[in-house]
Amino acid sequence: MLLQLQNVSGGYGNKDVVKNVSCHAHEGEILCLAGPNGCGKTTLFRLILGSLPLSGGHIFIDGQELSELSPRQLAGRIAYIPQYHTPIFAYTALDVVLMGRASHFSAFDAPKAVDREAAFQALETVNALELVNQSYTALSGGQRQLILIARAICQSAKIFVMDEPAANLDYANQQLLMEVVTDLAKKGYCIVMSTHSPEHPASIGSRVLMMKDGSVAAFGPPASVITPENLERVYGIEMDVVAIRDRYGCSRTICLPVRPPSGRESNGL
Ligand SMILES: Nc1ncnc2c1ncn2[C@@H]1O[C@H](COP(=O)(O)OP(=O)(O)OP(=O)(O)O)[C@@H](O)[C@H]1O
Repeated sequence: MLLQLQNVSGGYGNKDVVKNVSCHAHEGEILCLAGPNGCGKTTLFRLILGSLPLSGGHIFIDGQELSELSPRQLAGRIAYIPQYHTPIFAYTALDVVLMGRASHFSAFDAPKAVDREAAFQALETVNALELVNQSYTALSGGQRQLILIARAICQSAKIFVMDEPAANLDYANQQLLMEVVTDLAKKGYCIVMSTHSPEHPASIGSRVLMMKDGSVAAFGPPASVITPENLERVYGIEMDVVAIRDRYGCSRTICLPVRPPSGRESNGL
């Protein structure tokens, strides 16, 4: 098991935002975090990344307790892929990917041939080699996501934490991102990602952790978690979860609100 959370609690000051959360993910799995705004998804990520202390419970990364890992060891196991990242300087895409190698050389070293080779391989993995010399700040949101994924690959971590990676992407780029994530899982990476679309976990998730008020509302395979009952309990909205076949005969799941939330009809939305 690559990632295991046992009764994890934590938050800010002396207030627990995340309460007693247990879940796990194996190599090659996509663990999707779902739940309404403010339910504690980002806070749970901070606990997993070691940037917030636990007030209770245990987190194991590849069998080792998180608190026993040095920052360098942690960086070699788990990588954070932010939703949006604007560097101060006009770095090229290659520079940003090479930043993933920071834990492989000391602060005074320049990247070596082996680091550049790793960066090119990572760019190839996400099919973004053509961006190598482009200015990172001039890239689109979707292209930046690919570069940040390549940076995480370069870090040699096996677990990628992605906080709402699809939030700023148009529909086509969301699809591309989901394909890249699925591909990474097939290569053995473990992806932990939050999303506001119930269709993402339904279509690509291996397991879904649905949170409500900082606690686990449901955890398990998508078919047992993305249900009309759970969606109504957690989001307070009636939803239909419908299995369809697309034009190529592939089965898909779509989630539709049964009727507009109360009050919406009257304001014309
Ligand atoms: N730095 C902080 N200090 C104090 N409280 C915080 C801090 N960051 C978040 N919170 C609070 O913790 C709770 C959970 O926030 P969190 O960002 O983890 O939720 P989320 O599920 O990621 O939300 P969203 O889906 O809107 O991104 C919220 O009530 C929020 O106000």
